Amino acid sequence: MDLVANVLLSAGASPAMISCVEEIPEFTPKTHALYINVGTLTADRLPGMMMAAQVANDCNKPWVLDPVAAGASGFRLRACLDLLKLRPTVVRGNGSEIMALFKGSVDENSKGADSTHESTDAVAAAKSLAQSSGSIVAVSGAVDIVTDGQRVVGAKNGVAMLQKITATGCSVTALIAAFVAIDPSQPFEATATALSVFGLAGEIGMSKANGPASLRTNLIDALHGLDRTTVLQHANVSNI
Ligand SMILES: Nc1ncnc2c1ncn2[C@@H]1O[C@H](COP(=O)(O)OP(=O)(O)O)[C@@H](O)[C@H]1O
Ligand SMILES: Cc1ncsc1CCOP(=O)(O)O
Ligand SMILES: [Mg+2]
Repeated sequence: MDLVANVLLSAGASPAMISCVEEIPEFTPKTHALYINVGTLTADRLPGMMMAAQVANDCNKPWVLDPVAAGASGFRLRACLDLLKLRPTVVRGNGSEIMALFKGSVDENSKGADSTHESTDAVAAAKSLAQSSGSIVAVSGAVDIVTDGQRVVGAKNGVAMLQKITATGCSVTALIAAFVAIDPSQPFEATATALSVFGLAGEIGMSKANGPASLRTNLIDALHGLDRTTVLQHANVSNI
């Protein structure tokens, strides 16, 4: 939660971490986008997640799902599939998470939140999931894949060391929510741009880092310092 909130703040967004059902119906309509992350899922928290997605749909707010470790257990997979039925605007996961959602089965080789698949292993799964769910589906990895079920683009910014920092995936999904909030009519483009911008911040942060801890700090500073010229010069998104 700390990194997610600070990534959003450094990018100019305003995060609010809310999980109790008593305030979700009142607060969700005040947001520009809802972000549901199942990382620390519990049976007590699931009703609030489902309610928030329903309220976002009812008041026509975009919402984004991060199906953290979707293939790790039956409970978690069912929760993610139930949330998927509420038609998120965007789903962003790593290769293993998107494969688990596509297959609809627990991954016996699951490493929890970490992926045992490359993003490129999940292109067909992502396209099919996008077609069946109506969501934009993004698969993170060395090349971030984004598809609406028809178009497929790759965002090629980023550094491998981002994988060594917990919540970088959660954070890029939050940034996707922030970018979709800016222009809900173009979620495909917003998703690809957010992934590219986050990866570019990782590249800039890495140039001054000595390891994952300093990259984590430099990443936040790099996002805060990014300007339009740098993004336009270094963003690397192309058709696949
Ligand atoms: N091998 C890699 N090279 C460059 N960037 C990467 C690589 N692997 C992951 N990333 C980037 O790290 C961030 C987190 O992605 P990932 O580790 O796949 O998500 P998760 O933490 O949900 O498993 C994303 O911005 C992604 O683009
Ligand atoms: C390790 C872990 N376990 C439950 S949530 C979480 C963080 C996962 O974050 P990310 O998917 O961004 O690596
Ligand atoms: Mg993740």
